[in-house]
Amino acid sequence: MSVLAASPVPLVVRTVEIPAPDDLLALLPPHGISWVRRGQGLIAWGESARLETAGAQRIDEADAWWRRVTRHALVRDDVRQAGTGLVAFGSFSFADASAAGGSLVVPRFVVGLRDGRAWFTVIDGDGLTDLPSLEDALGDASPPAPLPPIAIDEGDRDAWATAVASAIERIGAGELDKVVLARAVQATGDGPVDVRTVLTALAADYPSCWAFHVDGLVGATPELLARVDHGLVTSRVLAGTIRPTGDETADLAHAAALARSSKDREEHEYAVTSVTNVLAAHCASVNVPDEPSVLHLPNVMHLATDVTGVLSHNASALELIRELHPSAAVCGTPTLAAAHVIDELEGIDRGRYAGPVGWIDAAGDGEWCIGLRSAEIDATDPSRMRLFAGCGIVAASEPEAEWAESEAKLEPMRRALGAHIDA
Ligand SMILES: C=C(O[C@@H]1C=C(C(=O)O)C=C[C@H]1O)C(=O)O
Repeated sequence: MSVLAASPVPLVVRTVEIPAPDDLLALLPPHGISWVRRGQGLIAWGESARLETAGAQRIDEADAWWRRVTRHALVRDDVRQAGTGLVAFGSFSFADASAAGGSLVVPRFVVGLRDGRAWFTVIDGDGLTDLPSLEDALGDASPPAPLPPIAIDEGDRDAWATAVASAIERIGAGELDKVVLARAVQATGDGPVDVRTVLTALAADYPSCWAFHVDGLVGATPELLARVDHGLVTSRVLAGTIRPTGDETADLAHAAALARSSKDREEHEYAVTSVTNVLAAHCASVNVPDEPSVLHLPNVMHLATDVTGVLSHNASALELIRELHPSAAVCGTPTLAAAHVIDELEGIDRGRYAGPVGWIDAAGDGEWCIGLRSAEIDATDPSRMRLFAGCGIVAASEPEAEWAESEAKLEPMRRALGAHIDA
């Protein structure tokens, strides 16, 4: 069942060009929305409209709602590129049955920066009479607060080993080929956690990832589910992981070994196939590189494939993610069997971890990632959050190695929360 917000009121939208800010993220007011990569992207705050949704149709409902909102909006846009004019930010639960559901939020104010060009958008539900200045819209927000001491659980190693061993057994029995198992750890601060402080750390440590905060889900994800930009679609598939040692020569040798590893290649191919099949149905042609590349991040190296295509009938970013989710990078192969094994073995509600998170504009362009390397902030207590990490399990997986991999994937959030990690 889904809960639709009151039917959308016509929104009045104005986008103007502004001087490029030195530091986009530094403008973010408390609790603001963030979508920042390599210093560029969108930040937003306030709320002009919202959809809350849940269930198997959650992304379809968001798509239908967004079409209604955009059809009725009055937009004056001086900049006219992806992310200007009317935009909404959203995040959706991984599982159809999760109580976390999903939401689309139309903010009141947006600042965007792309290729040196910056803009300010104001979205108003009550008719826009005067355009406020950016300074007035920002108000005098307090600077980001230092983090309180935060205790982070270690997690249950035995429970993990048992779950991974059962998954390997079921793969061996022919029930499925791959399943992604995840675990959650609880973080509890002595006081509220200022999400801006966390985002600043994530953006500094992981500049090539998307430092995001949408409706209480915060993280730095490397995985692009779909970017739609003027008829072009791009998806970056990641699957197959090892941990760097810090020794550059050794790491290059490890990266080469990762690219040759049959276990990692198998895991990767399942994920690439699941994304390519969906995009092929919407594109005249899809380009898939023959060989994956290796994406180097400070905490992990991943096999990566950028799948690209030219859309043949203008599918919107929401239409595409509805079909792309859940890809084999976060669920498994075959999808239904893997979802079933996840339900049985994981013992957690993933909430919006590993679900789609991103933004869409009125033209249907947008950028949606998979909500990885992330934490869900407790809606009733901002000093508490759950951190998540998962690993693709195939026949050749080993529970100990998968534990180490999940630890590496928890590292970005642990470090951003002030934990000191031994290399
Ligand atoms: C599930 C996660 O990551 C996914 C799983 C990967 C793997 O198993 O190798 C790699 C990248 C992601 O697609 C996570 O970070 O929690």
